[in-house]
Amino acid sequence: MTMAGEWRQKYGPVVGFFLGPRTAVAICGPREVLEVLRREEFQIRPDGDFFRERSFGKKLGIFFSDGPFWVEQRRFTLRHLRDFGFGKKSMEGFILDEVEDILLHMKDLKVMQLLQALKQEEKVLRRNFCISMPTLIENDDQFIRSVVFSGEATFHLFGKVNRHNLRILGVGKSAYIPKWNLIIGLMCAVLPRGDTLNIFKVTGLFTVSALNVLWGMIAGIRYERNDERLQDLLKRLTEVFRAGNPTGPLTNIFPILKWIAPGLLGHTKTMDTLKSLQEFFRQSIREHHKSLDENNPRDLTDVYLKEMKRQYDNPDSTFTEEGLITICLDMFAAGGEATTSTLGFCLLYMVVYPEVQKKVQKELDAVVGRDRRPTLEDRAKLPYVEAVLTELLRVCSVAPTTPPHSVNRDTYVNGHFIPKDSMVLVNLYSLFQDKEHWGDPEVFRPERFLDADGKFVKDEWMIPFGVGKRVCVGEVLLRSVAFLFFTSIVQEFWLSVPEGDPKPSTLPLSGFTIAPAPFRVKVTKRA
Ligand code: HEM
Repeated sequence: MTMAGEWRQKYGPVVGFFLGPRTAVAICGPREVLEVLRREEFQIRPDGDFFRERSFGKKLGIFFSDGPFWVEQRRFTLRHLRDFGFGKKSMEGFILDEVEDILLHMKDLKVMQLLQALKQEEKVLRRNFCISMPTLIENDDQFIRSVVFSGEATFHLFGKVNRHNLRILGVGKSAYIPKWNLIIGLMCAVLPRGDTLNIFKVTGLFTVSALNVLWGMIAGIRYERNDERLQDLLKRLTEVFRAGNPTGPLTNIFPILKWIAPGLLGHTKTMDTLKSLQEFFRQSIREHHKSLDENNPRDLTDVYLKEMKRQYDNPDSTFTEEGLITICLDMFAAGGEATTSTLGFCLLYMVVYPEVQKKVQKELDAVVGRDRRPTLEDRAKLPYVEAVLTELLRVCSVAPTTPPHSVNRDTYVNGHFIPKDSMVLVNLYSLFQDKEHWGDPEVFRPERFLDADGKFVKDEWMIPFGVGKRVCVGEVLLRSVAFLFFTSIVQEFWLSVPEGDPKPSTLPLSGFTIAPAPFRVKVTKRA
């Protein structure tokens, strides 16, 4: 049982306590959660040292700002993201491009590694011998990639390999023969076409895909999967998420701690990561400045810069470069981590519950077939898929509590006094795990969202993205991304536990959001 669950049992649905000098209230009863999220006085965020420190000492961005500033920034961001495809049909195109990329990646992970090794080899050779290097041959028909080269000349080797006997052969190393000043080598990678396409660890697999969909609209950028700078930033951001908790770091409550024990509390590490991210966004904004054509804005960054210019003489303008950087930070952090965890959970549960995977495939085969990819239009005709995704959001509960809310006046909830400016922690998990409501909340059972005719039924307690004015900005995006990635992957592959591995645990990793613990999955081409 979670801490909030225990508190609820012991103290009731509204629990007051102190976080250092600050009054805090945990809302851990389902009805109270639904009420608080809709009440006007709870639509603000608490102030806190860390919440400001992450945005240049001010309350900027969307996540931790409030009042008229928040209303204007949230509205502007959503309106203009929509202009660039967010929530529209064209967003599906962005997502499907990423789906294709991930499907290729899932098949080819070993080859990707080989290609990287080849590139590395190429770099060394170029540096040492200044030679022109062979280009890699990618012949998907024959599923063979091989290159033979010698000095300046390059010979390409092709070979036909029996479809059923394809195996990864490895990378042949090159050799330098000083006597003839010649380099010879054979580099060869053959893709397997038999049963097992791949076995890999699912950690951060989807992060770049998730970001690419969003970043196309925000900054017109598509990142390469192996972009080293991005990978480093994401790794550090994940560490920040895993080490965090919904109230923010301890320094939020006791700012003095950041001077006394900054390293120990992870404050320095967190701030370093945030500063690197801010610098990353600043650079992208500078690039936009240089090429901005106000008549043809390309993305959210362009329209924001245009608005900054338009309001240049307005002393009350809420549009600043620091504000834009913080919006980028909010979207990057929320979009990347929550999406990648959700997709990771999708794979994990399919591996652990093969009978559910089979039913999903059966429905997909009947409605979509195997000759085309699923599209968002198919969604309404796939009630079992919808039930599985909804059940996944319930049991996995990526955001078990909302980011902290606050309250702008003294008020009462369920007869309990809540003083102005309290930190209000809203426990969504209490809705998803209520025994009375669900009967067997601990069981993964998609059928609970189907009626007797097999039709999908909505449940008003399923609010994984919150409700009310502060409802998640990314809900539509996440639902579309989860549907298209999940259905395309399960349509094409059979996912299972690799031989010899134990069944992976569904116990998640905690943090600011919840994530699946790393696990391995075997990807097999469906029969
Ligand atoms: C499974 C994925 C996700 C879940 C479960 C989730 C959940 C939530 C929840 C519970 C909130 C807080 C609501 C409140 O304070 O009452 C929230 C806020 C927010 N989410 Fe998400 N989210 C997800 C994905 C995303 C994505 C992909 C984006 C980026 C587009 C995003 C952007 C935001 C932003 C900017 C806010 C702050 C809204 C505000 O305070 O006005 N989220 N999300």
